[in-house]
Amino acid sequence: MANEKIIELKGVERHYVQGPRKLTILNGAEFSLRRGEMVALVAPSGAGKSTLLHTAGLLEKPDAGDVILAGRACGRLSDDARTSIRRNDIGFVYQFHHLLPEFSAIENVMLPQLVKGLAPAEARARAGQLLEYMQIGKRGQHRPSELSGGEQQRVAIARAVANAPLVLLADEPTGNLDPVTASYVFDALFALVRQSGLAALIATHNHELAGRMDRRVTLADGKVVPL
Ligand SMILES: Nc1ncnc2c1ncn2[C@@H]1O[C@H](COP(=O)(O)OP(=O)(O)OP(=O)(O)O)[C@@H](O)[C@H]1O
Repeated sequence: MANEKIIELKGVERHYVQGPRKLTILNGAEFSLRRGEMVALVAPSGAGKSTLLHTAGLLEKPDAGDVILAGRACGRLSDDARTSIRRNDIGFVYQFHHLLPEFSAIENVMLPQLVKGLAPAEARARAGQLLEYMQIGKRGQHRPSELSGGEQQRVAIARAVANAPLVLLADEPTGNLDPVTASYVFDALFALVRQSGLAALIATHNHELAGRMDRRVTLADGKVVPL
């Protein structure tokens, strides 16, 4: 279904306790993302972008409310259940690549597939295709330390979609790159998302990149609102 809601946040609350103070970061946040939709999350530092992405990505549990993934309530499940869903259905890209330094680029993209139980030959073939798609097919045998910042992020993006997740969540994926490199990496990310029909929520401070997505949202008083 083209219009299917892939991910929904319903009444999500997140609070942090800092000494005697209780910080409310998400306060009844409502949000939904449909199949094939690419949405930018643009908000000032400290507004709660990472908190929202981590909660949507089942890395953190909401204090109230729930996260619905393809119709299934997942936010309040046990840590083990959320980890297993995350592994198969959610792709995450961070500002810093978090690639495993002792493995080559192609091995980094194979790993999530091997953990899922794919045969090594299949995992290698898919990883090779994804690296080609990200325009770094020739760099597959290199370790992360032998790649440029832009190349490292391309590998991290390929790894995030290696298991064909339902949704891609990205936290400032090009925030660590110079503007020109950021734009090229984003072109590749954009093409990959469009080609695969993935739903994507991407936090960025870059208004030009945000302007290329289907819609933009921000955080105000702990709620997700259109920008
Ligand atoms: N584990 C935690 N314990 C206490 N406070 C936290 C914790 N995690 C985040 N915060 C606070 O919650 C607020 C929102 O943090 P968050 O990282 O979600 O913001 P952000 O919009 O992603 O910021 P940035 O753009 O700087 O990454 C901040 O004030 C932060 O200090």
